[in-house]
Amino acid sequence: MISVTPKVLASDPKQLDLNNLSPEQVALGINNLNLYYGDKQALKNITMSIPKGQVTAFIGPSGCGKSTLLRCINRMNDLVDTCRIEGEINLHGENIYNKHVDVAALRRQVGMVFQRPNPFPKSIYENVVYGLRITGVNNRRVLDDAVEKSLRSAALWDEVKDRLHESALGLSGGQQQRLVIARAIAIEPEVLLLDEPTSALDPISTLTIEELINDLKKQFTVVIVTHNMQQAARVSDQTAFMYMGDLIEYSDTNTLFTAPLKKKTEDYITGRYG
Ligand SMILES: Nc1ncnc2c1ncn2[C@@H]1O[C@H](COP(=O)(O)OP(=O)(O)OP(=O)(O)O)[C@@H](O)[C@H]1O
Repeated sequence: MISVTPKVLASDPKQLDLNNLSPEQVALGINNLNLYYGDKQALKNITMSIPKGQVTAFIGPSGCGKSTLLRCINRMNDLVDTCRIEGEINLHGENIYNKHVDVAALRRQVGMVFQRPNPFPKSIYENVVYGLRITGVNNRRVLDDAVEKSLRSAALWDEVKDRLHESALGLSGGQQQRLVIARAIAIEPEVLLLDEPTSALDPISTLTIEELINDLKKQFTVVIVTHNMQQAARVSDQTAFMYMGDLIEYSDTNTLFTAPLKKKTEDYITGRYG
Protein backbone atom coordinates (compact mmCIF):
# COMPACT_ATOMS: atom_id res chain seq x y z
CA MET A 1 0.00 0.00 0.00
CA ILE A 2 1.46 3.36 -0.97
CA SER A 3 0.85 6.14 1.46
CA VAL A 4 0.56 9.55 -0.07
CA THR A 5 0.82 12.59 2.10
CA PRO A 6 -0.99 15.40 0.37
CA LYS A 7 0.89 18.63 0.45
CA VAL A 8 -0.30 21.70 2.18
CA LEU A 9 -0.93 24.03 -0.72
CA ALA A 10 1.93 26.44 -0.64
CA SER A 11 0.55 29.51 -2.25
CA ASP A 12 -3.08 29.50 -3.18
CA PRO A 13 -5.23 27.89 -0.56
CA LYS A 14 -8.48 28.57 -2.33
CA GLN A 15 -9.65 25.70 -4.44
CA LEU A 16 -10.91 26.36 -7.92
CA ASP A 17 -14.10 24.83 -9.24
CA LEU A 18 -12.50 23.12 -12.24
CA ASN A 19 -15.85 22.71 -13.99
CA ASN A 20 -16.72 26.38 -13.73
CA LEU A 21 -13.59 28.38 -14.38
CA SER A 22 -14.05 31.84 -15.83
CA PRO A 23 -12.34 32.45 -19.20
CA GLU A 24 -9.71 34.58 -17.40
CA GLN A 25 -8.81 31.65 -15.15
CA VAL A 26 -8.28 29.17 -17.98
CA ALA A 27 -4.85 28.72 -19.58
CA LEU A 28 -5.77 25.72 -21.73
CA GLY A 29 -9.19 24.43 -22.68
CA ILE A 30 -9.09 20.84 -23.89
CA ASN A 31 -12.31 19.77 -25.62
CA ASN A 32 -13.28 16.29 -26.81
CA LEU A 33 -9.71 15.39 -27.64
CA ASN A 34 -9.23 12.01 -29.31
CA LEU A 35 -5.85 10.78 -30.44
CA TYR A 36 -4.98 7.71 -32.49
CA TYR A 37 -1.59 6.15 -33.26
CA GLY A 38 -2.61 4.26 -36.41
CA ASP A 39 -5.64 2.19 -35.37
CA LYS A 40 -4.90 2.41 -31.69
CA GLN A 41 -6.76 5.07 -29.74
CA ALA A 42 -4.44 6.52 -27.07
CA LEU A 43 -6.64 9.40 -25.84
CA LYS A 44 -10.41 9.07 -25.50
CA ASN A 45 -12.57 12.13 -25.52
CA ILE A 46 -10.54 14.18 -23.06
CA THR A 47 -12.22 17.37 -21.86
CA MET A 48 -10.64 19.49 -19.14
CA SER A 49 -9.68 23.06 -18.33
CA ILE A 50 -6.20 23.75 -17.07
CA PRO A 51 -6.07 26.83 -14.83
CA LYS A 52 -3.60 29.66 -15.25
CA GLY A 53 -0.73 30.15 -12.83
CA GLN A 54 -1.14 26.76 -11.19
CA VAL A 55 0.50 23.37 -11.35
CA THR A 56 -1.55 20.59 -12.92
CA ALA A 57 -0.30 17.00 -12.73
CA PHE A 58 -1.17 14.07 -15.00
CA ILE A 59 -0.83 10.72 -13.24
CA GLY A 60 -1.74 7.13 -14.08
CA PRO A 61 -0.19 3.76 -14.85
CA SER A 62 2.35 3.28 -17.60
CA GLY A 63 0.83 3.59 -21.07
CA CYS A 64 -2.33 5.42 -19.91
CA GLY A 65 -1.61 8.38 -22.19
CA LYS A 66 -0.10 10.98 -19.84
CA SER A 67 2.84 11.90 -22.06
CA THR A 68 0.68 11.74 -25.17
CA LEU A 69 -1.72 14.28 -23.67
CA LEU A 70 1.16 16.51 -22.56
CA ARG A 71 2.73 16.38 -26.01
CA CYS A 72 -0.57 17.42 -27.60
CA ILE A 73 -0.30 20.76 -25.80
CA ASN A 74 2.64 21.93 -27.90
CA ARG A 75 1.87 19.74 -30.90
CA MET A 76 4.89 17.49 -30.42
CA ASN A 77 2.73 14.61 -31.67
CA ASP A 78 2.76 16.29 -35.11
CA LEU A 79 6.16 14.64 -35.46
CA VAL A 80 4.61 11.15 -35.31
CA ASP A 81 3.48 10.10 -38.81
CA THR A 82 0.79 7.67 -37.66
CA CYS A 83 -0.77 10.13 -35.22
CA ARG A 84 -4.26 11.54 -35.87
CA ILE A 85 -5.97 14.03 -33.58
CA GLU A 86 -9.60 15.13 -33.28
CA GLY A 87 -10.95 17.79 -30.96
CA GLU A 88 -9.53 21.03 -29.66
CA ILE A 89 -6.98 22.53 -27.35
CA ASN A 90 -7.71 26.20 -26.90
CA LEU A 91 -5.05 28.68 -25.91
CA HIS A 92 -6.30 32.28 -25.70
CA GLY A 93 -9.59 31.05 -27.11
CA GLU A 94 -7.98 29.75 -30.29
CA ASN A 95 -7.67 26.08 -31.18
CA ILE A 96 -3.94 25.29 -31.49
CA TYR A 97 -4.85 22.65 -34.09
CA ASN A 98 -6.32 25.22 -36.48
CA LYS A 99 -4.63 24.95 -39.88
CA HIS A 100 -3.11 28.41 -39.90
CA VAL A 101 -1.46 28.12 -36.45
CA ASP A 102 2.30 28.68 -36.61
CA VAL A 103 3.66 25.68 -34.69
CA ALA A 104 7.05 27.31 -34.02
CA ALA A 105 5.26 30.31 -32.47
CA LEU A 106 3.06 27.95 -30.44
CA ARG A 107 6.15 26.21 -29.05
CA ARG A 108 7.52 29.57 -27.96
CA GLN A 109 4.34 30.05 -25.93
CA VAL A 110 4.31 26.49 -24.66
CA GLY A 111 7.80 25.37 -23.60
CA MET A 112 8.73 21.81 -22.75
CA VAL A 113 11.24 20.03 -20.52
CA PHE A 114 11.87 16.31 -20.93
CA GLN A 115 12.73 13.41 -18.68
CA ARG A 116 16.47 13.44 -19.33
CA PRO A 117 18.30 16.75 -19.11
CA ASN A 118 19.26 17.69 -22.67
CA PRO A 119 21.54 20.74 -22.59
CA PHE A 120 23.21 21.61 -25.87
CA PRO A 121 27.00 21.08 -26.06
CA LYS A 122 27.53 24.80 -25.62
CA SER A 123 28.29 27.11 -22.73
CA ILE A 124 25.81 27.65 -19.91
CA TYR A 125 25.24 31.18 -21.25
CA GLU A 126 24.61 30.04 -24.82
CA ASN A 127 22.18 27.38 -23.66
CA VAL A 128 20.05 29.97 -21.89
CA VAL A 129 20.04 32.48 -24.75
CA TYR A 130 19.52 29.86 -27.47
CA GLY A 131 15.82 30.57 -27.97
CA LEU A 132 16.35 34.33 -27.90
CA ARG A 133 19.10 34.16 -30.52
CA ILE A 134 16.91 32.18 -32.91
CA THR A 135 14.25 34.83 -32.63
CA GLY A 136 16.89 37.40 -33.65
CA VAL A 137 17.82 38.90 -30.27
CA ASN A 138 21.55 39.67 -30.25
CA ASN A 139 21.87 42.73 -28.02
CA ARG A 140 24.46 41.78 -25.40
CA ARG A 141 22.78 43.63 -22.59
CA VAL A 142 19.37 42.08 -23.30
CA LEU A 143 20.95 38.63 -23.43
CA ASP A 144 22.93 39.17 -20.22
CA ASP A 145 19.79 40.29 -18.42
CA ALA A 146 17.83 37.31 -19.72
CA VAL A 147 20.57 34.91 -18.58
CA GLU A 148 20.59 36.27 -15.06
CA LYS A 149 16.82 36.46 -14.78
CA SER A 150 16.23 32.96 -16.17
CA LEU A 151 18.97 31.34 -14.12
CA ARG A 152 17.67 33.04 -10.98
CA SER A 153 14.14 31.85 -11.75
CA ALA A 154 15.50 28.34 -12.25
CA ALA A 155 17.31 28.51 -8.88
CA LEU A 156 20.69 28.01 -10.58
CA TRP A 157 22.25 31.49 -10.73
CA ASP A 158 24.27 31.29 -7.51
CA GLU A 159 25.80 27.99 -8.53
CA VAL A 160 26.89 29.02 -12.04
CA LYS A 161 27.29 32.80 -12.11
CA ASP A 162 31.08 32.53 -12.10
CA ARG A 163 31.27 30.00 -14.90
CA LEU A 164 28.68 31.10 -17.41
CA HIS A 165 31.04 30.56 -20.33
CA GLU A 166 31.98 27.02 -19.37
CA SER A 167 30.37 23.99 -20.98
CA ALA A 168 26.90 23.09 -19.78
CA LEU A 169 27.94 19.46 -20.02
CA GLY A 170 30.17 19.96 -16.95
CA LEU A 171 27.12 20.49 -14.74
CA SER A 172 25.59 17.75 -12.60
CA GLY A 173 22.39 16.08 -13.79
CA GLY A 174 20.24 18.14 -11.43
CA GLN A 175 21.96 21.37 -12.47
CA GLN A 176 21.56 20.43 -16.14
CA GLN A 177 17.82 19.94 -15.63
CA ARG A 178 17.56 23.38 -13.98
CA LEU A 179 19.57 24.81 -16.88
CA VAL A 180 17.13 23.27 -19.34
CA ILE A 181 14.29 24.85 -17.36
CA ALA A 182 16.16 28.21 -17.54
CA ARG A 183 16.49 27.74 -21.30
CA ALA A 184 12.77 27.02 -21.60
CA ILE A 185 11.72 30.06 -19.55
CA ALA A 186 14.21 32.52 -21.10
CA ILE A 187 11.80 33.08 -23.99
CA GLU A 188 9.00 33.73 -21.49
CA PRO A 189 6.45 31.10 -22.48
CA GLU A 190 3.02 31.13 -20.90
CA VAL A 191 2.87 27.42 -20.30
CA LEU A 192 5.65 25.10 -19.21
CA LEU A 193 5.25 21.37 -19.86
CA LEU A 194 7.36 19.07 -17.69
CA ASP A 195 7.51 15.42 -18.77
CA GLU A 196 8.74 13.45 -15.74
CA PRO A 197 11.39 16.10 -15.10
CA THR A 198 12.95 14.40 -12.08
CA SER A 199 12.86 10.74 -13.04
CA ALA A 200 16.57 10.74 -13.94
CA LEU A 201 17.63 12.70 -10.83
CA ASP A 202 18.77 11.86 -7.31
CA PRO A 203 16.51 12.69 -4.31
CA ILE A 204 18.24 15.99 -3.45
CA SER A 205 18.06 17.28 -7.03
CA THR A 206 14.46 16.10 -7.17
CA LEU A 207 13.62 18.14 -4.10
CA THR A 208 15.31 21.22 -5.58
CA ILE A 209 13.28 20.89 -8.79
CA GLU A 210 10.06 20.37 -6.82
CA GLU A 211 10.71 23.58 -4.87
CA LEU A 212 11.46 25.31 -8.14
CA ILE A 213 8.16 24.15 -9.65
CA ASN A 214 6.35 25.81 -6.78
CA ASP A 215 8.09 29.11 -7.63
CA LEU A 216 7.60 28.76 -11.38
CA LYS A 217 3.84 28.85 -11.10
CA LYS A 218 4.08 32.48 -9.98
CA GLN A 219 5.12 33.26 -13.56
CA PHE A 220 3.88 30.36 -15.66
CA THR A 221 1.16 27.76 -15.97
CA VAL A 222 2.87 24.45 -15.27
CA VAL A 223 1.69 21.02 -16.45
CA ILE A 224 3.65 18.04 -15.20
CA VAL A 225 3.57 14.33 -16.00
CA THR A 226 4.84 12.21 -13.17
CA HIS A 227 4.99 8.53 -12.31
CA ASN A 228 5.47 9.49 -8.74
CA MET A 229 2.25 10.03 -6.81
CA GLN A 230 4.03 11.55 -3.84
CA GLN A 231 5.52 14.09 -6.21
CA ALA A 232 2.12 14.93 -7.70
CA ALA A 233 0.77 15.33 -4.17
CA ARG A 234 3.67 17.60 -3.22
CA VAL A 235 3.84 19.89 -6.23
CA SER A 236 0.47 20.14 -7.91
CA ASP A 237 -2.66 22.16 -7.26
CA GLN A 238 -4.85 19.85 -9.31
CA THR A 239 -4.34 16.33 -10.52
CA ALA A 240 -5.77 14.40 -13.46
CA PHE A 241 -5.84 10.62 -13.12
CA MET A 242 -5.77 8.79 -16.45
CA TYR A 243 -6.34 5.14 -17.23
CA MET A 244 -6.10 3.49 -20.66
CA GLY A 245 -6.58 6.76 -22.53
CA ASP A 246 -9.52 7.95 -20.43
CA LEU A 247 -9.50 10.86 -18.03
CA ILE A 248 -10.99 9.11 -15.01
CA GLU A 249 -10.92 11.89 -12.44
CA TYR A 250 -9.70 15.46 -12.33
CA SER A 251 -9.88 17.49 -9.19
CA ASP A 252 -7.88 19.52 -6.74
CA THR A 253 -4.92 17.48 -5.58
CA ASN A 254 -5.91 17.19 -1.93
CA THR A 255 -9.34 15.85 -2.84
CA LEU A 256 -8.00 13.43 -5.41
CA PHE A 257 -5.55 11.91 -2.95
CA THR A 258 -7.72 11.95 0.16
CA ALA A 259 -11.30 11.54 -1.07
CA PRO A 260 -11.33 10.32 -4.69
CA LEU A 261 -14.77 9.96 -6.24
CA LYS A 262 -13.99 7.03 -8.50
CA LYS A 263 -13.09 3.52 -7.43
CA LYS A 264 -10.40 3.26 -10.14
CA THR A 265 -8.68 6.35 -8.73
CA GLU A 266 -8.84 5.01 -5.21
CA ASP A 267 -7.42 1.65 -6.29
CA TYR A 268 -4.56 3.39 -8.05
CA ILE A 269 -3.61 5.79 -5.29
CA THR A 270 -3.75 3.05 -2.70
CA GLY A 271 -1.35 0.98 -4.77
CA ARG A 272 -3.75 -1.78 -5.86
CA TYR A 273 -2.40 -1.57 -9.41
CA GLY A 274 -0.09 0.55 -11.45
N1 LIG B 1 4.87 7.24 -31.18
C1 LIG B 1 3.98 6.29 -30.85
N2 LIG B 1 3.54 5.41 -31.77
C2 LIG B 1 2.64 4.45 -31.45
N3 LIG B 1 2.12 4.29 -30.22
C3 LIG B 1 2.52 5.14 -29.26
C4 LIG B 1 3.46 6.18 -29.52
N4 LIG B 1 3.67 6.86 -28.36
C5 LIG B 1 2.90 6.28 -27.43
N5 LIG B 1 2.20 5.24 -27.97
C6 LIG B 1 1.23 4.39 -27.27
O1 LIG B 1 0.20 5.22 -26.73
C7 LIG B 1 -0.16 4.79 -25.42
C8 LIG B 1 0.06 5.93 -24.43
O2 LIG B 1 1.47 6.16 -24.33
P1 LIG B 1 2.07 7.32 -23.43
O3 LIG B 1 3.55 7.32 -23.65
O4 LIG B 1 1.33 8.56 -23.68
O5 LIG B 1 1.71 6.77 -21.98
P2 LIG B 1 2.23 7.25 -20.56
O6 LIG B 1 1.06 7.21 -19.67
O7 LIG B 1 2.96 8.53 -20.68
O8 LIG B 1 3.22 6.05 -20.23
P3 LIG B 1 4.60 6.04 -19.40
O9 LIG B 1 4.24 6.42 -18.01
O10 LIG B 1 5.05 4.60 -19.51
O11 LIG B 1 5.54 7.00 -20.07
C9 LIG B 1 0.67 3.55 -25.13
O12 LIG B 1 -0.07 2.41 -25.45
C10 LIG B 1 1.84 3.69 -26.08
O13 LIG B 1 2.36 2.42 -26.44
